[in-house]
Formats: sequence, C-alpha cells, structure tokens
Amino acid sequence: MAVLGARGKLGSAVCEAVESADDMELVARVGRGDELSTITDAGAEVAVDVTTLEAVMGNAEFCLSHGVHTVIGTSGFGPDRVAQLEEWLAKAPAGVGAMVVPNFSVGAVLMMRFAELAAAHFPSVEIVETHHERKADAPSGTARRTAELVAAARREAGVGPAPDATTSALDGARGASVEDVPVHSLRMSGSVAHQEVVLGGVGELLTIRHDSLSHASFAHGVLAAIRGIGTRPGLTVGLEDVLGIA
Ligand SMILES: NC(=O)C1=CN([C@@H]2O[C@H](COP(=O)(O)OP(=O)(O)OC[C@H]3O[C@@H](n4cnc5c(N)ncnc54)[C@H](OP(=O)(O)O)[C@@H]3O)[C@@H](O)[C@H]2O)C=CC1
Ligand SMILES: O=C(O)C1=N[C@H](C(=O)O)C[C@H](O)C1
Repeated sequence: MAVLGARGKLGSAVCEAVESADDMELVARVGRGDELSTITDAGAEVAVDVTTLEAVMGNAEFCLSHGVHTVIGTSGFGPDRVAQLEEWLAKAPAGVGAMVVPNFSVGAVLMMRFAELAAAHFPSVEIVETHHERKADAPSGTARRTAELVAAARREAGVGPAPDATTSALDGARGASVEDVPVHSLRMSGSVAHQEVVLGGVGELLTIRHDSLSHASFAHGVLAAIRGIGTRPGLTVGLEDVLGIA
C-alpha cells in the first residue's frame, strides 16, 4: 500500500487506518516533491491518492501505467477527468483498477443513495454542502456526485425541471447548477464536511443530512476500497458496490 498525500489531513488518517489493519502493509508515504518511483520501488500493489486537484492526474497516470491499482479520494473529478482515467486504463496492464471515491464515509454513501431514491418523488431538490475554510474545490465532490445521481434518477422517472419562478437574480444566488440541480457551497471555520439534500413536495419537505465530524469517518471506507479494488479491474466510481449499498 502507498499513500499519496500522506502528510495531509486525510492522508494521515488513511496511514493510521492502514497501519492498524492486519491484512495490509503501508510500504510508501508519498508527499509533495517525492519521486513517484518510491511507489514502485516499494512494491506497492495499491495506491491511495488524497492529494490535490493539480497533482492527482499525474499520479494516476504513473500508477496505472505501472500496474498499480489506484483509489482516488482527491475531489474535483468531473466527466473529463473520468474519461482520461478510462483512456489510461485501456492502455494499462491487464486487471488494473481505478476507483474514484467522492466520499469514503459510509454515512455519506447512504445519504447519496437515499437522495437518489427520493429524487423522483419530489418536484424540487437542491443541495447545500458545508466544508472547512481550507477546501480548494467547490462544489464538493460529494455534492457533485449527489447531483449527478439525483439528476439521473429524475431523468429515468421522467420528472421535469424543478419549479422556479426566478426571473432576476444576482450571480450565484441560486447556487451552481450541476445537471440542473442547484448546489450551494458554504465554507465555514469550525466545520469538517456536511451536506443536506432538501426535497420539496406538496405541503412537505424532506431533508436528508449527513455530517462528518472528524477524518476518522473516512477510515472504514478507505480500507474497504483498498480491499475491493483488486477484484474490480477498470473504472469504478463510488463506494456503493464495495459497501454492498445497491
Ligand atoms: N473522498 C473523501 O472521502 C475525501 C476526500 N478529500 C479530498 O482529499 C484531498 C486532500 O484533502 P486534505 O487531506 O483535507 O488536504 P490537505 O491539504 O491536508 O492534504 C493534501 C496533501 O497532499 C500533498 N500533496 C500536494 N501535492 C502532492 C503531490 N504531487 N504528491 C504527493 N502529495 C502531494 C500536500 O502536501 P503539502 O502540504 O506540502 O502541500 C498535502 O500534504 C482533497 O481533494 C479533499 O477534497 C478529503 C476528505 C475526504
Ligand atoms: O475536502 C474535504 O474535506 C472533503 N472532500 C470530499 C468532497 O469534496 O466531497 C469529501 C468530504 O466531503 C470531505
């Protein structure tokens, strides 16, 4: 096992989780400025990337082309980056896998699934995510993924656009639109990672909320992803399958 971004907030939690697991060994802690050959020299079979938007693609290209399974927790993945991973996977040694995981917390995976289930039953749906003030990307990867799942569920059920009479608005007042789902991003000192999916119907509101209160919330999912990737060649997006949340 190699951890890229090992000295970061999530990277430190991942290293701790791997070191406390009996069935895996941490052989490389990679930080900014370290040679990527550290990963292959150490014989790592799986790499977990929890770095930055700028670093992650170069890291993934190296790992996949050298036959190292790659679990990507770094956020900011849109369709272009996913397509690039698929291109590299097609040229990678047989059996190699890449797993893009917008959120490793079990509660967040369930929150996304619940939102997907509810999405077709309410005319209105919007997402509010809150993160710590050091977060680089907005909206969060979790919010993006939730919006994609919600939008797909609504398309499949033939639900039309959410009602909205706005004809005049300041830029940003209605949030960012991810596949027509409004996403509102708050950056707050004192917070970790939080999301509400708010659904509106006739005379009722449903709010699905998840809070990560510390980076320990991501540990179980990271270990599950590491254990699962060896039997999942090619691209996997999300942790639903690995956690048995279908
Ligand atoms: N999927 C999930 O469940 C979660 C995802 N995340 C995501 O993970 C990423 C990291 O988050 P977080 O730990 O909070 O951020 P941090 O800033 O604490 O950590 C990022 C680390 O990556 C290091 N780094 C930068 N460039 C490279 C490089 N080229 N090679 C190796 N290491 C590098 C940084 O080093 P330096 O300090 O020197 O810059 C830093 O130690 C973010 O994208 C975040 O959104 C976070 C939490 C949960
Ligand atoms: O940067 C973070 O902290 C987090 N990033 C991920 C995201 O963008 O969704 C996962 C979690 O929300 C924490």
